[in-house]
Amino acid sequence: MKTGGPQAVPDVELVARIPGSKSLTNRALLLAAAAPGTSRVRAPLVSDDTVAFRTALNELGARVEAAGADEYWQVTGTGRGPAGPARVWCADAGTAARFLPPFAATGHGTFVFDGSAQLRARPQAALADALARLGARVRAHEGGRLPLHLEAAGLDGGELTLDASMSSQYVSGLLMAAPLTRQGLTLDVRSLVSRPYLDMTLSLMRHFGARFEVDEAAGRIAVRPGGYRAADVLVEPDASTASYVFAAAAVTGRTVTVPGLGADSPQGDLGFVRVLERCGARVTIGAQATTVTGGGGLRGGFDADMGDVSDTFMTLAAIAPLADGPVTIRGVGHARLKESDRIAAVAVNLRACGIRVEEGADWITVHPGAPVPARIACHRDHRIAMSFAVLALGSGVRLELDDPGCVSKTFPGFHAELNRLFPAYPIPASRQERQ
Ligand SMILES: O=C(O)C1=C[C@@H](OP(=O)(O)O)[C@@H](O)[C@H](O)C1
Ligand SMILES: C=C(OP(=O)(O)O)C(=O)O
Repeated sequence: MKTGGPQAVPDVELVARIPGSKSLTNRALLLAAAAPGTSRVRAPLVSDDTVAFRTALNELGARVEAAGADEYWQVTGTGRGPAGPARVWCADAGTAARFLPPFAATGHGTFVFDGSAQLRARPQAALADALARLGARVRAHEGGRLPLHLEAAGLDGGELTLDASMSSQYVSGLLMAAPLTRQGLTLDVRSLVSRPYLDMTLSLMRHFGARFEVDEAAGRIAVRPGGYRAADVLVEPDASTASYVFAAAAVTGRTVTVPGLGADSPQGDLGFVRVLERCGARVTIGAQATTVTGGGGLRGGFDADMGDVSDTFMTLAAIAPLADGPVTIRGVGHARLKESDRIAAVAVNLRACGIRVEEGADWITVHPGAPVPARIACHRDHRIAMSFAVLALGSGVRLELDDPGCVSKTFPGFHAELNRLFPAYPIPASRQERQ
């Protein structure tokens, strides 16, 4: 892609159309499937990850039907764990691989969970062990990896200590299954990463009628048995996805507003805008919308711990060469275990652009520099593609994504929307982008 680079333009506010949150959509779908009766998930994200999740729930006995042009998805839940046998395809979705097996374990029968080669490579030993300790018969590859075979006869529940240093999704999956256990489940959570996602889980569980107590100091969550009740959920725009248009505002000196993402958002990744503030952008988080205004260049020369907002660290790292000093991002070791080894993927691609980068187990430092044209290896990672698209826009340099279509994991229309907001960004020639 070749872009026109930053231009002197009047500061007309750009209003971005950001699709719904993946994390809210897939949690709401699961809880609705576990509740008896009819729930509605309004304004759901329609992308590879949520369509895979919806299809998987249909396999597991819930009925999920789209209404209109996906204005809402209607879910008819069963009020209990699923009945096997069932084979469940999780595609590339970590949320499916980590949320659905605990739910299935509260049901009866045999279940096989599998996914793409990319998902098969992702670890989930702590989750597989937890299910086995709770009494399910589990057979998985080393590290709890897919394919995972489960023989379920309901779960009694009880007490469990869980290592959440690799992913918070194990905790979320077990918590969402907990009200369906016979005695309830108390989790002692150790070394938790991505904390805001746990809060999102608890807030949605409460919305669907679950009862639990949280002992913050002890890291203990006690969930009572009793199941869920049906509820409606309005899904707000995805804050991780919004990071790309906010970063685009910062590098072009424009103003971008995302309606529907406000101060009450349960999405931790909205915190990314606070990092942009450190780069010199002006940020307003209102009740109903968030606005970022760039201008005066990007400031660097700081360290940021992005452990809680790790899906957005690549957004910052990719634009960091345009800053006036080095930027160090810390606390993101778990980002090596996602769709790609994201620290390595960012480092290799920035070096291909001629940028100096240092990295360690859980950190990366990016030095200022003028990027040169390069081919970006996306590793089928939607966030690598979207992050480097913003660098291309901000630098005006030709960066060719090797797989522009991989954005469909969470935002099938990404390139078109970035082009609509910033016509200097050319839509990559691709047979792969699915609108
Ligand atoms: O629970 C969730 O919806 C998610 C949790 C995070 O994963 P980890 O807990 O593995 O960091 C995040 O990266 C992912 O995109 C979505
Ligand atoms: C890590 C991600 O996805 P997941 O773990 O849900 O597959 C992501 O969307 O950045």
